[in-house]
Amino acid sequence: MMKEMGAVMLAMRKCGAGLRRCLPWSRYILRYMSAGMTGRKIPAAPLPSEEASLYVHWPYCLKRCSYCNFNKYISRDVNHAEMRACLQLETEALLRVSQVSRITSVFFGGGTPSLAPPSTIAAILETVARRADLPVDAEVTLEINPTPMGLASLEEFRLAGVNRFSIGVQSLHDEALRVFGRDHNSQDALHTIAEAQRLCPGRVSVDVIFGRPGQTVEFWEAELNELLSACDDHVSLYQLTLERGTRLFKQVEAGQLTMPGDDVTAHMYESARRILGKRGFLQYEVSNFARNGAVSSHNISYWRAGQYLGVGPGAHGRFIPHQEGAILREAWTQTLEPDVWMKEVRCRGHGTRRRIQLGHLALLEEVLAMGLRLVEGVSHQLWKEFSPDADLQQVFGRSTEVQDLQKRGLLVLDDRGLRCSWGGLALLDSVLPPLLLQLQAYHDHQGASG
Ligand SMILES: C[S@@+](CC[C@H](N)C(=O)[O-])C[C@H]1O[C@@H](n2cnc3c(N)ncnc32)[C@H](O)[C@@H]1O
Ligand SMILES: C[S@@+](CC[C@H](N)C(=O)[O-])C[C@H]1O[C@@H](n2cnc3c(N)ncnc32)[C@H](O)[C@@H]1O
Ligand code: SF4
Repeated sequence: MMKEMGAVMLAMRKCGAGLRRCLPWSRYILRYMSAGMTGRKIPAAPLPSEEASLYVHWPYCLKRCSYCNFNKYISRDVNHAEMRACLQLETEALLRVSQVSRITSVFFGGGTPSLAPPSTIAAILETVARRADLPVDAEVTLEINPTPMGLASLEEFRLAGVNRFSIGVQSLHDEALRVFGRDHNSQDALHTIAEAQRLCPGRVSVDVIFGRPGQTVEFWEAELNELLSACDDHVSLYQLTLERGTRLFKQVEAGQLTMPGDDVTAHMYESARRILGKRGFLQYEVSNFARNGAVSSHNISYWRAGQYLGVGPGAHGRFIPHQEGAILREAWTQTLEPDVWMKEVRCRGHGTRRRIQLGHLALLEEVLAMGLRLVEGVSHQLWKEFSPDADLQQVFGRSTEVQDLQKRGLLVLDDRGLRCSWGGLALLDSVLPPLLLQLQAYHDHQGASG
């Protein structure tokens, strides 16, 4: 037990104390997944297993951005035919092993999936539609790097079946884009947004990074206002994370660049939330804002702990491998390196590098950690799906730490469920650890007395 608690605390410290609020979800869950995987193997609540979302990873980029440590490779001679065949084969294999019969959304991420030939995107979607039910109105997102080349292919991607574009704008300031090592400028970004909006009105998202070296609050506010005048109905705000091993990390270590302090980034986040609210964008998750109901159903399914299949190098998934007779959900991670991954797919249909069975506690930890990122939090109904025997009130209601968070106005536990307040969402990294500890304590106590 102590070992487990120690692991959770360590993972939380790795998440960064205080205000590490805008970590892209995948990193958050990866860090978080390093802990708490050792819960007792109590069968999980029966889950609707026939449905899942699908993530497809395109691992190649044209160049390396200075801040990025996602799974990406710079390669001039991508074997497109082989990549396409392997992505199709792995999609089929994961659909088979999970026995998922309906795909509710598809997300092509990367790397730079806008470098993939549109015919590859179409082929993967055809594979999905052949092997499962893919509703005609299912959200199909493609991440686009706003280069002139990305812009030129938008229409073909639309024809291939994409109906939502997520554009990596990152900044509208050319000097910042240069420091980031991006292969686009602010004009390219504005043109790409306009064209994407023409093709998918109301279904275009932009990613922006704040907390950059040298950025002031005033400067950030002006940049965000300019972006909001140009963008569509969805915005993702990510606080710059300094990743070990990146060029940016080395530049900061060498004193060539200085990151803004926590108080400054906290201020930037709060002012962004205020500005977005004034412009009609409702926050629905720590980093995500939408107007006119343009929330991303794919991302929401992650935060509501839905099942998902992860196809492609380094992709991860969460599903029950029913074909093997399993009854517990598993976390699958595909092999990172594309050439090795392709060989594995050719050999055995999928390139799965790691499989971890999620015990009851581990699953509930995910439900909590992901769900509290949403403004709606974890509803009673959602919790009950995963924890039919102990409701939110039983697990959290009597904890003095949880009561203290409520008194401080950071957390709400009421007839809707458990969620962060407006202030609590900005402090999620310090709100979550006591809740995870309470969940573990409750789980251990039930184990000891049961
Ligand atoms: C992995 S990228 C893939 C999308 C696409 N290649 C691009 O760069 O536009 C997805 C998003 O993660 C965010 N991101 C990547 N590295 C980050 C970092 N170190 N800190 C904060 N956000 C980061 C960026 O906003 C980026 O748009
Ligand atoms: C940071 S999010 C950006 C989403 C975007 N803001 C939107 O609203 O559509 C997307 C990135 O997360 C990562 N990602 C998402 N789902 C993943 C999965 N199942 N496996 C691996 N990486 C994933 C990919 O690197 C992808 O480029
Ligand atoms: S931020 Fe996007 S384009 Fe840049 S290296 Fe990472 S994945 Fe590639």
